[in-house]
Amino acid sequence: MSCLCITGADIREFGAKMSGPPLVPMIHMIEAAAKPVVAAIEGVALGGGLELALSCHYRIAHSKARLGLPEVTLGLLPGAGGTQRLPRLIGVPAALELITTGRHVTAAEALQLGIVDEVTDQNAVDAAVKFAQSVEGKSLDARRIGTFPCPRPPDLDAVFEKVMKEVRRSARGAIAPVTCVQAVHAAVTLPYAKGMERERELFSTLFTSGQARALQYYFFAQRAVSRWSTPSGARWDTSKPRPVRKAAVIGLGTMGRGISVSLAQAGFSVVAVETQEKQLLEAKQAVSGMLERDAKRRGAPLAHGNIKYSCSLKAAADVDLVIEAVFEDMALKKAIFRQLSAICKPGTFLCSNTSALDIDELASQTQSPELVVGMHFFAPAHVMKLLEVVYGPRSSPEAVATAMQMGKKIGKVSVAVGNCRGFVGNRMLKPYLEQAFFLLEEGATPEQVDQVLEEFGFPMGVFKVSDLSGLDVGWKVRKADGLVVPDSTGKSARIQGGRRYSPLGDLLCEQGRFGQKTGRGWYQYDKPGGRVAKSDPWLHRFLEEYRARHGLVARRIDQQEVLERCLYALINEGFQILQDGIAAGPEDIDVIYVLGYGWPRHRGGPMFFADMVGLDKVLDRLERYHQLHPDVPGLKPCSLLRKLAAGGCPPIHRWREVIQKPHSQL
Ligand SMILES: CCCCCCCCCCCCC[C@H](O)CC(=O)SCCNC(=O)CCNC(=O)[C@H](O)C(C)(C)COP(=O)(O)OP(=O)(O)OC[C@H]1O[C@@H](n2cnc3c(N)ncnc32)[C@H](O)[C@@H]1OP(=O)(O)O
Repeated sequence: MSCLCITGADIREFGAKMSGPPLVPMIHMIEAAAKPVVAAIEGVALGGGLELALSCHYRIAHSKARLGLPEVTLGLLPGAGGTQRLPRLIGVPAALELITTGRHVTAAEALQLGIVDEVTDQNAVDAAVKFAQSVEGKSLDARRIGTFPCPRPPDLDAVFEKVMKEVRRSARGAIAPVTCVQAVHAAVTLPYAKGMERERELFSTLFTSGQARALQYYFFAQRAVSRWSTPSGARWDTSKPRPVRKAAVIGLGTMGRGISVSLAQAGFSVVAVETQEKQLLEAKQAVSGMLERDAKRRGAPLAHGNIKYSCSLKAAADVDLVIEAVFEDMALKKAIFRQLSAICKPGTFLCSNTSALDIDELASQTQSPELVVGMHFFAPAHVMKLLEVVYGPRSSPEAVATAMQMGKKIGKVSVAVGNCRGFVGNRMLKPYLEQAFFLLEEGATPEQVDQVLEEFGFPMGVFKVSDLSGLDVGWKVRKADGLVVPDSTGKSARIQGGRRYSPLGDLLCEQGRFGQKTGRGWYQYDKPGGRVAKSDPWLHRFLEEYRARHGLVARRIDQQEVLERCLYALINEGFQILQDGIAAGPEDIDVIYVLGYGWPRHRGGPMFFADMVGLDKVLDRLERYHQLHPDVPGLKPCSLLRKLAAGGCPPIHRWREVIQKPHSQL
């Protein structure tokens, strides 16, 4: 008997010398053993752990155990017989689903699927001993999965064709899911030994791929961000969070509703405040609907009772933490922070869901600026996994720790970032969007730019995203910044403050084209609120007229230029953010971009991507583009990038040494 709680191969060992006995010969030995081997599974049996269990003759799982083959999420496939044994045990469709998604299953589901033979609430080892005694003397012939014929679906080709199509669509360029399908196909079409050879071959291809490196980097990055630190020396391991039981959400628009749902679902007592009675009623209905739908989907109890609704800020008097989620209007937010500071009990943390505004300016309205931090959620707030926790110069370590912990409790990945316009995510978005606009001026179309970005792996190109989130959002910000002004000839100015500026987005807004909500934006939709973007001849004519008006000659722009100008401008801002100390390390930026902005996970994140491309190459291309566009400061390589390149392009895990020691050359 063997007792298992194995998370699979030690990923840190990949690429280094691996210790311990090699797994594949070991599992063959176990399966061939003459004595019955029973696996007792407690905790988790994942990856190589489950593959080891599959080589045993019987499997007993504790009811709280979780099982799965998550290798695909690390850019791999189950490489110790998992792709050959699982379909033999539970059939091809179920095995394909588990292997291509990497989904973990509960012990109950594993029993239902036939992965385990028994589930117990008692000690799994004791149950397995008992089980072993009950099968004593029985033949093991029918228990060695490797000897089973693989069930062959009658419509084999159609099954695999359908799965492959679906997997390719959802993989968005990730190769591991597609390779997993190929490995399972080998289980059906080849004898076991040949199937194992094929599995090994495919595993080796993935193992040495850049995507596996990216996904494994990302796995650790997502865990590393919880070990936050700030330039003033506050740290995760020396800052104690304060307990929060009751929280208030101020403003019940789309974001406030999503935040309320997240808090209620996590068991917090919530006070939801919206000052207009009509909006409050609407919000109450909407939040109830969201909670009901979600409870139904998850088979979880309803969290209605946790939320109290009120029209008055005074209802927040006794809460431990407030999240303000009103319109993105500094004057309004300041007024609310002033009132909250007077209303709330001493020690209440005051947080803002602002996506770009100055946290310190808000803190300055309160009696206790050390209690103020940003909690920037991403829409839809009850779905998106990311939370930017923004510390201002006066935020206390305790306030940061409390917001970080709160994020974790509501199931978010919280990333601590410094206070600047747009924080990390939205600050990097600005040069990216700017390049997309400039490309249109120079001859590209929204379709072309979006196609390049979607082929890179983004779920949607920049113009489709802009239509989805509403062009008016950025327009309001640009107007507030004084950017939306005509030049001396009455045309929209293309230079603002000595820098190139594209008024294209403003001109569309002036035409009432706000994107999906108005049925027109960079694309056209069948009706206001329509979702399917269609190319719009009006937009193409508009671009031609615009270029003619401004004396711009359209040129052919290739895919490489589209990609490099959009992504390298964004990455360059990422280096500036690291240099400014707004993010503590590249992992913070990468997690924000993967979880908040659709950056393809199999490319690790923008900073990891820069590392993969080669910092010297990124620098070289930025220098070239900056020469061609000297009026675009976003293309001027940041000095940290120069320094890293001059220091021999150290690998990403060594960048912090350079960032933390300003004079280090490595
Ligand atoms: C040409 C070359 C050919 C090369 C041939 C090489 C031959 C190799 C032979 C093939 C054998 C293949 C074997 C197999 O098919 C491959 C695998 O098994 S890959 C691994 C699969 N397992 C996983 O993906 C599990 C990953 N882990 C998790 O999902 C979670 O960590 C968890 C187990 C569910 C626990 O979650 P939590 O409780 O929330 O805890 P954390 O996630 O915070 O983790 C705590 C801590 O542990 C670290 N950690 C977790 N799993 C691993 C791991 N598999 N390897 C290394 N480290 C792991 C995690 O990072 C945390 O540490 P921290 O980062 O915080 O320091």
